[in-house]
Amino acid sequence: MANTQASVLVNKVKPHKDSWKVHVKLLYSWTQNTSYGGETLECGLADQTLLVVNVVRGPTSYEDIKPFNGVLYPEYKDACFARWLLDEDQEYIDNIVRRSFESFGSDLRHVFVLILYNTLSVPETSWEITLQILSEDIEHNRRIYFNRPKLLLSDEEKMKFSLQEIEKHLRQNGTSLANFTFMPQLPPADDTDSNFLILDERSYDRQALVETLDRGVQKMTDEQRKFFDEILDAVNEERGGMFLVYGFGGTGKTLLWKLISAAIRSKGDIVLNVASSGIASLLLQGGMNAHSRFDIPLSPDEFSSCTMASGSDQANLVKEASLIIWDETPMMSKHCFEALDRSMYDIMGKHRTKPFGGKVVVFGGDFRQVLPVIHGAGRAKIVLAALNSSYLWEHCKFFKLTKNMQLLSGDLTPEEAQELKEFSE
Ligand SMILES: Nc1ncnc2c1ncn2[C@@H]1O[C@H](COP(=O)(O)OP(=O)(O)OP(=O)(O)O)[C@@H](O)[C@H]1O
Repeated sequence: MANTQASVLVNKVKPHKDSWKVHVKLLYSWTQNTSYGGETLECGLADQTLLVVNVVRGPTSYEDIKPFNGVLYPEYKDACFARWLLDEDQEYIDNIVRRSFESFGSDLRHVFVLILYNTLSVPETSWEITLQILSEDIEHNRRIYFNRPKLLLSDEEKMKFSLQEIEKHLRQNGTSLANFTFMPQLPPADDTDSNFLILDERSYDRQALVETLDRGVQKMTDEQRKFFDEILDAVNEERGGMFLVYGFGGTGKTLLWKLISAAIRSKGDIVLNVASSGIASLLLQGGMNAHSRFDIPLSPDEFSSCTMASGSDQANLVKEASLIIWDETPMMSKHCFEALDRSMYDIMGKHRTKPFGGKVVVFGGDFRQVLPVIHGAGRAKIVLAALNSSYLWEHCKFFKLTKNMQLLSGDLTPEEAQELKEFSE
């Protein structure tokens, strides 16, 4: 019976040749510490089967190796470490940790590559344990390389760039990570890695954003919360869509932009905050004038497109963005939105049936404030130039904010509140 169970284990671990290293180590340790009829054992398949059974009694899968001394280890490799069956790897890990006090990350990665060749029993575990040390200088190096002193990298990005460095060392020695199949592999080459615009948009302090979000979500009104959830759902489900958040001054549109942006940016994704005027864009974190951000022509007509070229850094940034928030939209000519819509078809290369190439775009503003300014135009011409006269309008979903949060803040005297109420309504 025991032999049958053991052969199940051997069959399960056999598919990858490196798996044998673990099991050979199990054998080695067992034969060192325990006599087996006083004989030195050869590691033939039958013996391995027998010996694995003796180190961990009656195993039928990796799961059976995980419990040890009353602790259930998450990975069989952790259990092997706990049993001191992989103590050699621990020595190498300790060595890297010791060196980290006096060596740069680049030197440590070089050491890691040297021991990766033949010495490590379970390279991926040693990699996981030492990753933080091996990638310690990655952010600093990229800040210097890109001349971006405030660049922040996520843990995944640090890992990706560390793997790239490891790959460089390996290639210099005529091999590649692809030959170490148990190690994490390099993600496919990505031209966003060197796009400054994307790097900048991903460099927000995510912890600070999470705190902002936690505080803000608690104080949102029901209607703000409803719009917040709907817009984030559209982003998370990649449904695309065009929304208009409409509300007079003080109803909390800017707060809504801030919290939606925080929710998306705190996950390392990109939100492009733009406004129709440079002044209005100053209220938005990372805000820019829409003309500059999308290269919209200064006097667009019904045939215009944005001048950003498909494949450029700017176009790749727009493609990579999860959401576009465009504030103070009523004051802009509909041709500006239509120009972006046409360009997005080219940039996204899909969703010809959806506006903006399937990207989620949220507009905000108050149509009772300034409408497009057209020299010498009458009322009809101005109304015809506004967003609600565009072919895009039929795709638009409306959200109306009704509560003037500024009035409810309690910071105003009754006279100030009355004056503000009359002005905003
Ligand atoms: N849910 C809320 N709880 C408490 N204060 C809020 C809330 N929503 C908004 N506020 C506050 O109300 C004030 C006005 O909000 P905000 O600037 O976001 O409005 P707005 O619609 O963007 O106005 P405007 O169109 O004039 O720019 C701000 O001080 C904001 O912090």
